[in-house]
Amino acid sequence: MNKADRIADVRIHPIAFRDPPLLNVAGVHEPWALRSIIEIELENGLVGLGESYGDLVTLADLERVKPALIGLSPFDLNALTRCVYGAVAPHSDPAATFPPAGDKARATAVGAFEVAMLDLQGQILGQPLHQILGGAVRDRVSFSAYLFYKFAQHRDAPDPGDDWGEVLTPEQMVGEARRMVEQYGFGSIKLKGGVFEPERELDALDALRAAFPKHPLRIDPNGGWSVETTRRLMPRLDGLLEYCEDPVNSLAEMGEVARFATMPLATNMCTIAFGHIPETIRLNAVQVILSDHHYWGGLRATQHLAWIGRVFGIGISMHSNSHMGVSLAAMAHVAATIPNLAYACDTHYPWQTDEVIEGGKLPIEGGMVAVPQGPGLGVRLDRDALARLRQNYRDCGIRKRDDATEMRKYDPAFNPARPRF
Ligand SMILES: O=C([O-])[C@@H](O)[C@@H](O)[C@H](O)[C@@H](O)C(=O)[O-]
Ligand SMILES: [Mg+2]
Repeated sequence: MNKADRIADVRIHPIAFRDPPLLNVAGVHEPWALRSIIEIELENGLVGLGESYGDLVTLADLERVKPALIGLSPFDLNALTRCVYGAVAPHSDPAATFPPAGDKARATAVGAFEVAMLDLQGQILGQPLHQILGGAVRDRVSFSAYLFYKFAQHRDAPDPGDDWGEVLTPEQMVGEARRMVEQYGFGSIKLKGGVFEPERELDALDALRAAFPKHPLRIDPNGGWSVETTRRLMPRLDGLLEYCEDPVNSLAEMGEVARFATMPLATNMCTIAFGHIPETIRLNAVQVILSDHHYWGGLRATQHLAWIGRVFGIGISMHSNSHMGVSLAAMAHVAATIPNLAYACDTHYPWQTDEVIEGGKLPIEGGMVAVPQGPGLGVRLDRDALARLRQNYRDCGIRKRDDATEMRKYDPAFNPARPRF
């Protein structure tokens, strides 16, 4: 590999983009969601892209790794791992058994830079990223309609509001779902729960079932229910859900629920690192893991997770936070390569009105994203949009997501402690 193909510069851009007042167990989304856009530039001018979290801790970790990346080949992903292990939680051994406590900071940093390096590999070889990952088993990836309860507008003026309006009742939720399904063609539905008394949320699920008799349904209270509440709800949930996502808040409790649940249990909260897998298996606590390359350690780690799923008979789905098109492209590429991805992936994308990639938002049609076919990720940065979203970050004052504090603007007594119900 000649010098021209070595890493010459790494840029980490914190950005902020508008986010609607979506409700969850922790409170309500603030008016701005944070992310970071990562650029890795080679001596020859090629630029690879990544996207990660935008909180101060992640930004500091990524900045710490950055100097060590200069001079690396974008093909040397083991060197990337060494650099991350050297800079984030130093003294840890990249060959050691994954810690049972998890290793989110390191995995997040690897994931952020790995995508950009894989993007560069694809560009150098003139191949789409999914080919670099071993080839696609599908050319379109299914996503689910991700439904949220929501306020009509943010509490703080000036807020223009959004065009989804208030969604607090079963009827309003069916309206939100209809719009999602009509606009994007989604073939399955996920309801973000943990907001209201569970029976009220189950009324919404019943209304969704009546309106969409064939759509697989999920509910995700983000650990907002106790084991006993989940037991009480089980007869109503029976036959209604393709999976129940994080009804309770710990692996041990998921293990308890799994003993009486009549549907698979899924998680993006309890099993979130390779080091959590032995205990997950021991407790038989989870039947579906929601992968997420942002915190599992990148696209190859996501493939490894799916492989482990095949070993233990655990299903694989995909988790999402508020994100931009760089993440969606990466999710689509890796999802295209996973044979046992049997569920539609989550995405917050329909809730985002801003975009940072050229050409605006990637289309979702028939509930699916077509896997980009250009070299690498197949998406490029819109520099004007990037400048605008960077300016949003400077101006918005948010440095760490805090849904609970935002909620206290509406309900001063709000307490996000779990279980809430
Ligand atoms: O954006 C939200 O409110 C979600 O609740 C998000 O924070 C979760 O990480 C996620 O979507 C989930 O599936 O748990
Ligand atoms: Mg979840």
